[in-house]
Amino acid sequence: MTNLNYSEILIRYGELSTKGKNRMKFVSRLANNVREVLTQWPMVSVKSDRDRTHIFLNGADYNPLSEKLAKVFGIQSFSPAIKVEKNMPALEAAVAELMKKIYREGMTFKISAKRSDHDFELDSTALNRELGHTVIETIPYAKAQMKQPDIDLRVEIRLDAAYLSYETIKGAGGLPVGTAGKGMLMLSGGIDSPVAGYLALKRGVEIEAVHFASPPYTSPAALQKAKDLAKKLTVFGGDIQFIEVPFTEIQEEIKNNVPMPYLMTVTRRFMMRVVDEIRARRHGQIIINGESLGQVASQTLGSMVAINAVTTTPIIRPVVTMDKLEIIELAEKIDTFNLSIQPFEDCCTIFAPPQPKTNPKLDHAEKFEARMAIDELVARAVDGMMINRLSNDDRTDKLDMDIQELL
Ligand SMILES: Nc1ncnc2c1ncn2[C@@H]1O[C@H](COP(=O)(O)OP(=O)(O)OP(=O)(O)O)[C@@H](O)[C@H]1O
Repeated sequence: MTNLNYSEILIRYGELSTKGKNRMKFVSRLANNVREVLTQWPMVSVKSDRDRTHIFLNGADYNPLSEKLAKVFGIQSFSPAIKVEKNMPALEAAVAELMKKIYREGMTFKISAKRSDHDFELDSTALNRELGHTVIETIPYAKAQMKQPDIDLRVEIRLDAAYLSYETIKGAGGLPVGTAGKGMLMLSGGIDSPVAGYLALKRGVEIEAVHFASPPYTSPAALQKAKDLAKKLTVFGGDIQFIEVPFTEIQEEIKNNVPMPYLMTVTRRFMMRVVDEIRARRHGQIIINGESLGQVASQTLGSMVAINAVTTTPIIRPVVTMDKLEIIELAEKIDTFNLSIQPFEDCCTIFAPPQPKTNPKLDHAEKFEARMAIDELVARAVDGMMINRLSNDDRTDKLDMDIQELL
């Protein structure tokens, strides 16, 4: 990557350009997400209008910042630009300097000038001609080519200054996180649920990650792993609320009241009830989980029917038809795989019977559950939830650690 002194980045929107009158809502949500993803550079400022968003770097280092930006959903492409004084000598010098840095033998080029300041001394045609000459004077063997040149050097004359850019970097696509509403992601420590969360984020769903922990059967390390996984997802659209739910009491009750083959089904049904209640309290619209059809006993169609029966809330299962290998490929791409395969106990597996029912009967599950105070158990779990806002800013972690050390 060439090291250039970039002063701003121009962002082009993706699918949201088709969204009619909701457009400004989309635009401001994207700007907000970009700000949250870039908080480790406090000097950066973000400004949006209907057609473009500008990131002003104010001295921030472009390369690491652009790597983060490339992951944010809702961006079609972006281009870094160099700010230049608005006069011909300054522009010519900047074009010459830039071309010397980026030109490689055999490349073709084109100047694409645009003038929004109509008082500037040259119009865009004259600018194309003059700056084209500058390039040939600097690199005599450079060949101009109008169609698909190797270097398309864009020159924009705005009111405040002139801007040069030549790179277009592909964005992550998708929709800005939050523009499609809010869902509760059931996040275990496994491989599948972080991938499910990623796919929901891609379509613009803001997620809150709900994790069930059953101390002392599950360890603080297992909880931390789920938190770390949720944090990994903050790079796609900003901060995520992580909700830890105490699940020990419910699991012990289930263990005492439900025969082995139904432990898993009833456990899942309780999880679903609790998540649904949390969703209602926090104004979410849907539930998202990492179920994939036929992978394990809890994920046969029969099991899904029995588990799903506790709620009419839509349950989105983004990885439901994916093969394990396809899910793993995505997990590797989003950098959650290595964390997911760390061997920590999950609250479901520690109480899991060796042979759960693959085709549980709904009326059996309901009969066993009738032995328990369902509503009270659910209410206590929900009341005990702990909410933490996770940010992708590495410095926040550091602060947390410092505070831990002080305690
Ligand atoms: N401790 C937990 N907290 C929150 N959600 C959970 C928990 N355990 C399981 N889930 C949810 O239930 C789904 C199915 O879990 P299960 O353990 O059967 O499947 P899995 O294929 O191993 O999924 P994962 O790889 O996400 O753990 C998970 O994808 C997740 O959405």
